[in-house]
Amino acid sequence: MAEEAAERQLELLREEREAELAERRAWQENISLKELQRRGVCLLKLQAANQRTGLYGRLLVTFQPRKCDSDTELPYNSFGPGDIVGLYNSVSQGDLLSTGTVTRITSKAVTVAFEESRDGMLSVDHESLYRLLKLANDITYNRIKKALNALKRYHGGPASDLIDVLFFSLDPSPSSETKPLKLYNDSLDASQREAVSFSLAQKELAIIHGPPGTGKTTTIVEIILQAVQQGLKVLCCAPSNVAVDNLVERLAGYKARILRLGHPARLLEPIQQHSLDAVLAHSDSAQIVADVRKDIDQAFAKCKKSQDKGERGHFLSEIKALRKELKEREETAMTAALTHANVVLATNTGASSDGPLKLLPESYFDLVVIDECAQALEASCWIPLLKAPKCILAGDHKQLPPTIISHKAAAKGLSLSLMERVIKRYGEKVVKMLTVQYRMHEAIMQWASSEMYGGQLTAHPSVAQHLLKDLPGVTCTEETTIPLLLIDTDGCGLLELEVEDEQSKGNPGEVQLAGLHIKALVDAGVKAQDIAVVAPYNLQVDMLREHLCHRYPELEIKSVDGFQGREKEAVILSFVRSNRKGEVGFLAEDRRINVAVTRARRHVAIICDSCTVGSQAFLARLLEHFRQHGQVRTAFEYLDDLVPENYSRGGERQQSTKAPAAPSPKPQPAAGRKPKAAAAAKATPQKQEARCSPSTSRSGGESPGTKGDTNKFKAVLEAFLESGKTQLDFPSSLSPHDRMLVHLLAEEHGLQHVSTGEGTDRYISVRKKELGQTVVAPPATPREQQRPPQPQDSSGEAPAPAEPGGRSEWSGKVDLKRLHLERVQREKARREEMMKKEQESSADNRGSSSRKKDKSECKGKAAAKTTTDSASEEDIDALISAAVKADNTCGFPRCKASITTLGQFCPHCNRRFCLSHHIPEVHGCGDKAKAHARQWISREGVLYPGSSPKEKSLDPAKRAHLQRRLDKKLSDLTNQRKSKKKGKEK
Ligand SMILES: Nc1ncnc2c1ncn2[C@@H]1O[C@H](COP(=O)(O)OP(=O)(O)OP(=O)(O)O)[C@@H](O)[C@H]1O
Ligand SMILES: [Zn+2]
Ligand SMILES: [Zn+2]
Repeated sequence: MAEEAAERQLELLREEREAELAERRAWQENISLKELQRRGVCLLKLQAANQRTGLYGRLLVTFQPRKCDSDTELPYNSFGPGDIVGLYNSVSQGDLLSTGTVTRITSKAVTVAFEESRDGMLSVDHESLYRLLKLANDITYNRIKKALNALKRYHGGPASDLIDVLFFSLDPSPSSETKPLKLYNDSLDASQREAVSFSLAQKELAIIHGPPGTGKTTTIVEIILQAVQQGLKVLCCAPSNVAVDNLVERLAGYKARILRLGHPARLLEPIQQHSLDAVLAHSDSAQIVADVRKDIDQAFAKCKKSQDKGERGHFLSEIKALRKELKEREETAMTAALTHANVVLATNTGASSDGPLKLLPESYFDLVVIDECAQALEASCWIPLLKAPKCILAGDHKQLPPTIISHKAAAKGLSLSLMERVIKRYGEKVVKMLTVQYRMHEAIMQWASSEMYGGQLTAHPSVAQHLLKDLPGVTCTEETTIPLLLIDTDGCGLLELEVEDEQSKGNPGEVQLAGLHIKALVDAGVKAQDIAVVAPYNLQVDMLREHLCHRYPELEIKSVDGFQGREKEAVILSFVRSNRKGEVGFLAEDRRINVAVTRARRHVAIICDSCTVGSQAFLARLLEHFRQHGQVRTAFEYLDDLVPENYSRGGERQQSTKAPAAPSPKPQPAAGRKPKAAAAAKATPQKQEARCSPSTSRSGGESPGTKGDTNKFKAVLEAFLESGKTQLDFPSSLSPHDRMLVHLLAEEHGLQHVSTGEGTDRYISVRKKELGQTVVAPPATPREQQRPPQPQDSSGEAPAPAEPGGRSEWSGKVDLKRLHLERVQREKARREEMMKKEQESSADNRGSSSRKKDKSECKGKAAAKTTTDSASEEDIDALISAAVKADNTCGFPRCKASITTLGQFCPHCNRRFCLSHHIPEVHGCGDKAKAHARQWISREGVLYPGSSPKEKSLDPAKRAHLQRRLDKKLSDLTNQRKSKKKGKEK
């Protein structure tokens, strides 16, 4: 039995290994180093800051980002202790200099232990730049392989019966009688106590099923303490360093004699002091060992300096001898440390017999405990399992299984954990489930309990009703008083990005919404460090980081998979997927969703497109739970500048603007949001027609014959613009497609446009915007500059843009993706501009230029241009033409687009911009515009698309008139200067 199983595991493992290697090869061949760094598997431009000799005579080198780089922090990366990395010269594509193991990683430095290289010498100097690349981990693979081979041949060792039980050729023995226990932790609840006594009473096998927050670790710690109390030697493992450290930390609190093998991931003192390194450092032989190491370092240094080949040979053999001595002394000290401990802790692979454990006799341990067993490869569990007659497995197989690269191997069973496999066979007989959870508000727990845990969970009274508002310093707002919030983007056009070749997905609209919700929480006093943003896709995680990290450095942003095992007071989930096909990808894994939701203690906000996401039954039930027990908001309530749904392409969703999807018990909205919410509700009445069937054909939209309509509506709107009227209502008889056209045309003409009314009575109102928003000239010229480069839409889902030249202006095609991208860019642009301003003002302060700082700081650009030009030529004409040019180009930094015919004036900064940059958010006036809009909304109770609604204080017609006069004056001035110049030339 065991042989067959081991053989099969080996085969799957080989397949997995091949997939892993193939992936790495693909990375190295097709992906730039920069991209690798972005993916977190490569660190570029590192300097060696420090090197010394470590345990086993290995060379320890600490690398830091290049000193001259302003950023002294390492970029985001997935390096962790125990990872195998390759060292390369930074400049060349270069050969591998050496491979090593990461021993330590902080935000600023990474330390790598290099094994003795072939010639006994790896020279790392302090001037050169290096790069580290994560390599496929041979060591892990080899250790697992070794354990499986040992399992295949296992005969007569301590684990014989256990192996038979785990492969079902022997039934688990009946429990032994035990006397009542005296608990170390007497606050254990009934289910925990039961698990403890059950585990101790079992002969070969016990499983503790610990759903999220049920005190699994607490229970394991008690079991281990009891076992030690009974005189047993315990080997305690987990698949990850983090999980092992967690146990170390908890056990350390009880003064148990523990020893941690391998490299702790965390640098906390209570953990470090139990690491083998630290224990050895405090042992009697430490001084001698240190001396030997010093000798090695010295010999190394001499060897490096020496030119003479013979002399170098001499040093090398000296090093060799010293290393041998070091090894012997270390092994003696290690054996002493190991036998002194009652509990030895390591990762599964760290428990390998090629590590320190080889120093112990075969039957040394009485009990093996494996935590997070449901997340471990079964094969890796066999490394520790072969070392004892009894095991206790703990974990939750309703959370994510180990990550497997090869889909084939996963499908053939590699992702099935030992824990799950055994539970399937033995069931109740070997399992105890913990049922009281100490993390989540009842409303959060309820869904997970009924979907994943047979409805057996209860919330401990200390958490059952806890909310964000109960945290110190947090005020009562709408957001802090609800445990569940669903922010629904359905119909808002916030589609996922389609990145070719990328299986990862991103959704910029959801990034923005997350930012807004975080702001609401932080404004209410929730600490950023108590909030996590979690997304199922790495691309989205990257985008979230880019958008949010600088504003909230303490905010944690992680993938679902990366956040397993963790918790936060507030968790914001961005589900990303929003497409018409109803594709949910990664979200289709129930266990992933379970993990995502159950990380939260007091508040979960899900940001998603309920239409796409709800196409899957499991997810639909989750959303339903939120609707019933939480609050639902439409994304419209958040984004002032959201494209109205009527923009949706292909006429598929156009009239389906939609308000909160279900009548939910809505607490009084918070002051800041209320008007908008009300407005949204007004502008988007409740309407639940057949709005989202992903399979609906994409008809309509751009049928021929559109052009006539376009011109008709255009004429109507232009007449309206010329007129003194402030509002124009279109008849409700317009077809959906016509409505879309009107929306588009109105937008292009700088008009506000809102749909009002119910069902067949629905109609569009168009209003003139405030003065500043008036389009200076009807946009009649080609609008290339208005469109940033468009990502090619290979799927053909979005209507392709017409050829730039022959494009009829308002063909009814709106590129939603472009709008998303723009939204993301706005933030970036604003930052850039701020930086630029800062630079400029500091230049001013230094007095390096004679120019005076322009009063309307926004004119800085014109001023800059003027000065540079005047500095090079003294010609007054050049000065004038520069000024004219500056006047005629967009006020956005570095944008050279002309605004003489096409341009818009921003009332917030008094600058004029090209059509790409006129939106306040794009050029950095977003906040002002929002504040303005909010003020307006709170007065009027109406939401206008676009962030600057019309101003009522001045008659709009009058304003428009004023604006036109102002513009005319400006262009007159320009022309005067032009003709003056021309005159002079003649
Ligand atoms: N019997 C108990 N009484 C009070 N609090 C408890 C009890 N058991 C566990 N807790 C608390 O619940 C929280 C989670 O406990 P623990 O870390 O043991 O959970 P876990 O199940 O291992 O977590 P995870 O879900 O991440 O695996 C801790 O804050 C712990 O103090
Ligand atoms: Zn502005
Ligand atoms: Zn511009």
